[in-house]
Amino acid sequence: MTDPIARLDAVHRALATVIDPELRRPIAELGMLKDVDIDDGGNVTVQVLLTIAGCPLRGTITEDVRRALEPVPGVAGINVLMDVMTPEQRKALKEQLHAGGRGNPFADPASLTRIYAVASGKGGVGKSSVTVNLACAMAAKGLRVGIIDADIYGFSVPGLMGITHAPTRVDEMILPPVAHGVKVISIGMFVTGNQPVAWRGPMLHRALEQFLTDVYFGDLDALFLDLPPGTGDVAISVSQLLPASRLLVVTTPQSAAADVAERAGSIAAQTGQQVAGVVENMSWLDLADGSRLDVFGSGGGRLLAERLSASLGTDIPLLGQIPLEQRLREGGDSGLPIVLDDGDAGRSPAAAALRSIAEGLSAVPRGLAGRPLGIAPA
Ligand SMILES: Nc1ncnc2c1ncn2[C@@H]1O[C@H](COP(=O)(O)OP(=O)(O)OP(=O)(O)O)[C@@H](O)[C@H]1O
Repeated sequence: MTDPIARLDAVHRALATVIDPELRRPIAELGMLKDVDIDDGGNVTVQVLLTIAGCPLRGTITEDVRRALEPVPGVAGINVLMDVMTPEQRKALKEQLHAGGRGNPFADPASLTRIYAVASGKGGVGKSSVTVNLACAMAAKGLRVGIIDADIYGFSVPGLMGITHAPTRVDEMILPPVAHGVKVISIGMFVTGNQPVAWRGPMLHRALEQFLTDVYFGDLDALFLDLPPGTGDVAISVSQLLPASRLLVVTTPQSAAADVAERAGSIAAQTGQQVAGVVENMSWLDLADGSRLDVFGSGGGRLLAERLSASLGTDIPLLGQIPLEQRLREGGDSGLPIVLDDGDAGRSPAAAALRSIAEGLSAVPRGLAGRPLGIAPA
């Protein structure tokens, strides 16, 4: 390609495909391209404006710009330079991102984001593992997904997602780290080391409120909240701050576990939330001879769904049963959820069960179904 204008045009078109890894929008739209130049020899110089000087993702952006430009005909060399936005440029960016004004965008009755608050009666039943796998399965299908790790005392989502870097702060706006296509924020990202968090109810409420107002999630198709086990303050805060959220109750097949989980699910009767359904985890162990071992008994998920249906007066489905699988635990330990890598020819029954639950939740229309419309007949 010899026409310099056509060549520069091709370069701009290629750069228009580069997405900011945190904001998930094209860097060109975000005002992050300061200057683009190409000399007679085909050497391109791109100046990128970072939101803040210490942006942890400068390497990723440089790589993405290079990858976009390499295939452009006539480009012989690529030079990516980094600069930092001025306070005015940052202000313009924040205004662009908060086009709808600041505040909790998910409480807006017009918000179309499906919000799932993942609850359990007791700890250790796999609530966080279920949350990250459902979120990743949806993101892998192309949906825009976020997770808020509201399990303040036992935050584990960053580890399960393999996130090690802190969120970027652009003044008071927090950009959540993105892993496997999912935006994630957790209280664990704001404490140093592995310190325990000993907060009281009002502080938890404030932390959650801050996550909802200050964290830039953008427009999401689905938002998952990993709640602490039990029926504590956070569950009540979630119902107040996110009235459209629906509970997903995770239990094991043990009837004693289902008893405890019923209390977590019945909180919906007091808060007016809907229950999206029950997920039974650790349902059985597949043995080498093809038989199943009911390690934790059987029937707890179905029992819980029936009891919640009776107490809430509406049909609460059992959305799926996830078997015990070593690979699921290993995926959590390595930060690569099993739905994204279920090994040999994709034969993991646990991954298949999780994908099928995610599929069911994705099929619920993203919209106003089931919500009060706030209108009265004339
Ligand atoms: N189906 C499964 N097969 C094998 N291991 C599992 C399964 N589900 C969860 N685990 C493992 O069980 C442990 C507890 O899971 P997880 O942290 O997801 O539970 P939790 O209910 O969120 O716990 P807490 O409430 O304490 O945060 C983890 O080590 C996880 O890898």
